[in-house]
Amino acid sequence: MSAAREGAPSVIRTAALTKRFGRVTAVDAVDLDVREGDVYGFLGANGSGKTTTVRMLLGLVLATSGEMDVLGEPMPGSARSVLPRVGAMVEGPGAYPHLSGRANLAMFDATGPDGSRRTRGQRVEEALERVGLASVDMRPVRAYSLGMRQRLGLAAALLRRPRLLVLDEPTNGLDPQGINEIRTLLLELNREGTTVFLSSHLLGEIEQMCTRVGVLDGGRLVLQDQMDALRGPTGRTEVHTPDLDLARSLLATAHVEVEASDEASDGGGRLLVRGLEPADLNARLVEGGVRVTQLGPERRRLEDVVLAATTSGTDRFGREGARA
Ligand SMILES: Nc1ncnc2c1ncn2[C@@H]1O[C@H](COP(=O)(O)OP(=O)(O)OP(=O)(O)O)[C@@H](O)[C@H]1O
Repeated sequence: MSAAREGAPSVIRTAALTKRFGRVTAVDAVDLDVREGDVYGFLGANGSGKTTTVRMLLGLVLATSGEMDVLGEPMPGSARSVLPRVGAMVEGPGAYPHLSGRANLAMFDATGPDGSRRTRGQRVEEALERVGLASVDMRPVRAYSLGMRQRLGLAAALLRRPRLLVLDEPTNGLDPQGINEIRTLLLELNREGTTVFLSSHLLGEIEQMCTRVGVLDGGRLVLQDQMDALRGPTGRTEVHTPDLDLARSLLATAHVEVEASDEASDGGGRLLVRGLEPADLNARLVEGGVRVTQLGPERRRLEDVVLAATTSGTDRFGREGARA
């Protein structure tokens, strides 16, 4: 495994973190390593132990054994100083249904340890603005769609400008537009310096957003690495072209291995070539009259890497396209 971001301070670190419920070991000797600046994707099929891990990190459930530091301090011992700097959304946002989103946030803010009353209105306003709820806020929360409730939960998590956001399945139940909005917002917050730890059972979601990945399988952390390392090059060059047959015949020599398909994302054909340097390959194709729309190193797919690491395979992971 390649190292986490060299030199970046640790934000979450666990050692042999374990949780048993009776005879069920929900989380089994997990060593998480999340560094400042990461968008860390905590991936696992339903029931693999993600929620239990997140709840332990936030001091909501006691570990059976093991150790953990959050923002450099031991948890749950330092919960009073750590939790005000962590924004969390776990198991669906809870809110008072008869109150507006603004009133809910103001109440939530008032329960926090160090939010001054004088600046509360401004904090609430900024958080609502951030998640795109400022204009609809006269409605009581019971009239909110699931997406709006999810965004309100995120607004609550943002109230104190946390250094770390811990989110359990933050896009669950959202439509594609809502999913996009949440993703864009999380990436924006990360660019501004917030470390993001999110759990998901969606491979595609993690692949699109995250810089680092941990994979949980039956309570065990079976994989943890930087996304770049996991999605390393395969050694083949990927070419997209509308002239698939011509390209194939040009490359039909003994030393070149070619796999062709007519399924390129841009509508043409796709070639995977081993045995020629990319520059030589490009020159040979262009000289032969082949139009090249894309050429670059083929990368491993996260799905294949996860499949190889988990006993359950990837069938139990959700795919976004398959959701309602
Ligand atoms: N309070 C509890 N009592 C007994 N067993 C529990 C409890 N909470 C979780 N479990 C068990 O621990 C295992 C892990 O559950 P957990 O909810 O952490 O998984 P998950 O990956 O978050 O799944 P999901 O995405 O479905 O919430 C499951 O077998 C679950 O049945």
